Amino acid sequence: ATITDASQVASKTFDYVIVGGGTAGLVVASRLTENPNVSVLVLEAGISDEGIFQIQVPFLGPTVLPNTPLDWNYTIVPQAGMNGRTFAYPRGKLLGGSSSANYLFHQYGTDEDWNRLGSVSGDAGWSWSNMKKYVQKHEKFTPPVDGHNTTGQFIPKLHGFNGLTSVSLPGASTPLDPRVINATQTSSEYPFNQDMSGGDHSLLGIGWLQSSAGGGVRSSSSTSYLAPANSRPNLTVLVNATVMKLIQTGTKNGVPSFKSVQFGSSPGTGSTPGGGAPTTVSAKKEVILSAGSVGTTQILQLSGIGNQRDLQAVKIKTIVNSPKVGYNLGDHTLLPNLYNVQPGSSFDDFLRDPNQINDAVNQWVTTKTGRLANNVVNNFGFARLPRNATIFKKNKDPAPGPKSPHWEVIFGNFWFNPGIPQPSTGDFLVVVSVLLNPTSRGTIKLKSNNPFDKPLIDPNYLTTDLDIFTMRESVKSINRFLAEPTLSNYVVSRFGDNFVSADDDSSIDAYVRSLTTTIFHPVGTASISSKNSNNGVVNPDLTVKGADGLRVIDASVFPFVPSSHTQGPVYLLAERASDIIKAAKY
Ligand SMILES: Cc1cc2nc3c(=O)[nH]c(=O)nc-3n(C[C@H](O)[C@H](O)[C@H](O)COP(=O)(O)OP(=O)(O)OC[C@H]3O[C@@H](n4cnc5c(N)ncnc54)[C@H](O)[C@@H]3O)c2cc1C
Repeated sequence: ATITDASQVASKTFDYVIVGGGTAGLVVASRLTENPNVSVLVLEAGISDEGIFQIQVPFLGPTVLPNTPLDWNYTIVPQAGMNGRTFAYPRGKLLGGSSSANYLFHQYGTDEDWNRLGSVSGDAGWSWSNMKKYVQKHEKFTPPVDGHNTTGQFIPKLHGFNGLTSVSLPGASTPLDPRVINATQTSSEYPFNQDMSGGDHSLLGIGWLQSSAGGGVRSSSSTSYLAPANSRPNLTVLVNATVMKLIQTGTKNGVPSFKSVQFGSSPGTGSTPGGGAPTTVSAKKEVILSAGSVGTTQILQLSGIGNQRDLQAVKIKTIVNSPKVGYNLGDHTLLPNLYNVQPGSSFDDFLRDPNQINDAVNQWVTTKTGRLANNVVNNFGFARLPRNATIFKKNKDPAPGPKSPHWEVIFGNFWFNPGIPQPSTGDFLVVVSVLLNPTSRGTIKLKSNNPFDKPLIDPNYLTTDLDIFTMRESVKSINRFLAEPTLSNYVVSRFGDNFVSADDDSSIDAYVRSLTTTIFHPVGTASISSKNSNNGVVNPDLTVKGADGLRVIDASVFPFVPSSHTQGPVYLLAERASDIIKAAKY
């Protein structure tokens, strides 16, 4: 059951204590408690997701974060590659974690992403030939809410129909859809792609978005994995519980064991800010860190597991000197390229009109159909730099293989520019470009040894020639695509001074650096590396190097950002990790 009172678990021991009831954490909790003889406690800092309207309605996805009570409200340090700008770095803080608060794009990365993980880790079990079976276990492909004929919009054999998380094609069409899809018939750079889920089917080209929603409602790890498991007597989920650190509980085979967890009530939920006296719980078998790329990194460091120099700087005694904790932070960037389009041809007036929005809300409440039952966009796609691009004379191709994309394009027929409100007039097209295989790497470090202080997050975006080159080429490529016949008579002009004047390489670079932010896919700060390598934080079975009784299962273990949106890869990772734990001997 989900409980809010820490005294119900204080000083108790469970087989497994999972830190973080987010995307990965709830998959693992659900799978481990399939065995009635195994007891699991989940500690989640945020609140329950139950009954929160905004997170259930797919169209409202982009409004859940940032800067709401459901967000960790992080801000990144000023970015040298972005004119010294700083901006919000949202992370879901509620059951389901970021899967309860994200934009619902659902895909699995490419087979080449997984095969690279298999080879970097030295564990072929991470390769696509083994991982693909987890799509069937995870996914429940569901008809769209408008009941339209989906033939030709996806490839059934790539999907699971009996898994737990609902995934569906768009359930409300937009006037932009035929323009984009028809443009793929004439574009040589962006051919039509019949299925955008990835794996061994190429992501290149443009096709129909698949969203983590079913019946017009968001499907998160909470609604899909926790809900069917939450009545099990062997599963306890405590919310409002911020884990402060892990406690060493002795040693095994000469390495320190970390089987106790100290937590306080989350700020704002207890009688004392930050929670009063901390509570301790213990695990018989393992503690599993699933607090996400930021939370897991922070907890490792607070527990004395990290880079000795960094820990010394904040007066934390090093128990395991693990130099790569908090390093290798990789993320995808988001550039909202905005265009003025023909008057009356966008959703901007809908978004400005409270009466139309009220009608849409009523329709969603009564029938779970209509605009709000759908994601905010219907079409997106992926592209690569040409093999002979000049940048490859001095730089290695950063993609995991020749079929994997370098950037993504996302089409929305409305104003979208995170942090900048919609203008009071005008009709807009946004084509977001996303850098997929960044070579810039950043860090997450503690600001102090206070667990309630926000860490210093430095993604170090756009600091390599390759990254800025790729973003620049993505902008040029989008402009070329918009010149295709079905779009050229729709797009009136570029929007924004920097974009209007972005006509040569240096002005495009200036434009990119002035407007790019994040698409929220941080990974890599607790990377997997092979068993005997020190160039990582966890072993191929996700146990923490140099520690006993501790595993990390979340996005932080991916050494490279997958070439797609990241929730699908996290779900598959957590499914396999659950199998690894089930097979472990203690
Ligand atoms: C705004 C936004 C939009 C996104 N859009 C998409 C999208 O459309 N498609 C897609 O595929 N991906 C998207 N992503 C990314 C995707 O959601 C994440 O990569 C994925 O959900 C990460 O899963 P995780 O398990 O690593 O972490 P999370 O799901 O973030 O889970 C971490 C959990 O740990 C909890 N926690 C953290 N610290 C502590 C602590 N000290 N004590 C207790 N609990 C703690 C958190 O509250 C959270 O519940 C988006 C992310 C965001 C933030």
